[in-house]
Amino acid sequence: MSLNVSNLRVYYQTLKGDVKALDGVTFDIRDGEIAGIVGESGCGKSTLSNSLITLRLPMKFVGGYVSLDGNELPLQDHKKMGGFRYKKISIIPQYAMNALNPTVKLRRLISDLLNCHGVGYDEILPELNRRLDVVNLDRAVLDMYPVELSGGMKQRAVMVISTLLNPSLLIADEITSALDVSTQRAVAEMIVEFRDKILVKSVIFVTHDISILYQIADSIIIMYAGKLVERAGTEIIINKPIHPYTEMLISSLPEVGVYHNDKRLKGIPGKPPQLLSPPPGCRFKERCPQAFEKCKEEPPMIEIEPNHWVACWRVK
Ligand SMILES: Nc1ncnc2c1ncn2[C@@H]1O[C@H](COP(=O)(O)OP(=O)(O)OP(=O)(O)O)[C@@H](O)[C@H]1O
Repeated sequence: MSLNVSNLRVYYQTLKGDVKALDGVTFDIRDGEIAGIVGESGCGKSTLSNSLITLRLPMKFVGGYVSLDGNELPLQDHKKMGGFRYKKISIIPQYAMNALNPTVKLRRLISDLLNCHGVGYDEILPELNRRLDVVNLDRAVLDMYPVELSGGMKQRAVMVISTLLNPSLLIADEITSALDVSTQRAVAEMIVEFRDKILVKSVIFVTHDISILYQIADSIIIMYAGKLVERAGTEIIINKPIHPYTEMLISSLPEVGVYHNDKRLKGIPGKPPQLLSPPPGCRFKERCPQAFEKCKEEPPMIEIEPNHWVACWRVK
């Protein structure tokens, strides 16, 4: 098992109180698995990604246990996490394209980064060149400033840089949302290629876009208001979802070849609860057409068939 996350709780400290952005999240990711994480804006996807890399104020570790390749991750200790960051867990952040210092050529930028981790640039250069080839970037980009690259080129450059030391876990946080459709597809396919070539062992792919996950993910985790509501293999989530929220999320996707006149897209009425003071019980109950009395209590996450987990009282 590559990653094991158990009952992870991470809140944001604010003047109004704690925002319960991750409130008891449990899941595993196997070696070689690409796991997609989906959910509406504000459900805690970025909080989850960031807490596995850099958990700093106003974030607060409230509880839980996380291990990678059998070693506990000291999430609360920024300094100790330095031993894992980049080498063992690497992130392509949401705004990766703006993350590159525009005034420094890529070669210098990469060499400085490697130096920080005690790795010589010359030693890694042959591999760096090979990986630029994998993502179809001309080696000449090393002598260019980030401003000289297009959005898609920058994204691919960040992908190469973040995975140079073969991290065990790569977190890709909304990396395709700012790209046009064909570049999105190319970037997503490169993630699969990196996994297939074992340049990274496993991947967490955070997105709003389930259709991309259908192409690349082995499994999908559905988040709602700081909690997981369902997780299973991609086919199951897309074709046989069980949780009412997952069902509504999937049925709100447009189908290829269906005209809007024939079938109106439904969407999910209502809004998720405020995470400053989330309601007790199931957090989806106010919007759930199937809610009943029992939903005032918090539903446990149960495994209804191998590797298919659902948190809903309707599930027997
Ligand atoms: N710095 C912060 N201070 C207080 N609350 C925050 C902070 N950052 C995020 N939050 C809150 O934590 C919750 C989870 O936010 P998060 O960014 O993880 O959601 P997300 O699912 O990644 O959203 P998006 O898809 O819009 O990026 C939200 O309610 C958000 O308002």
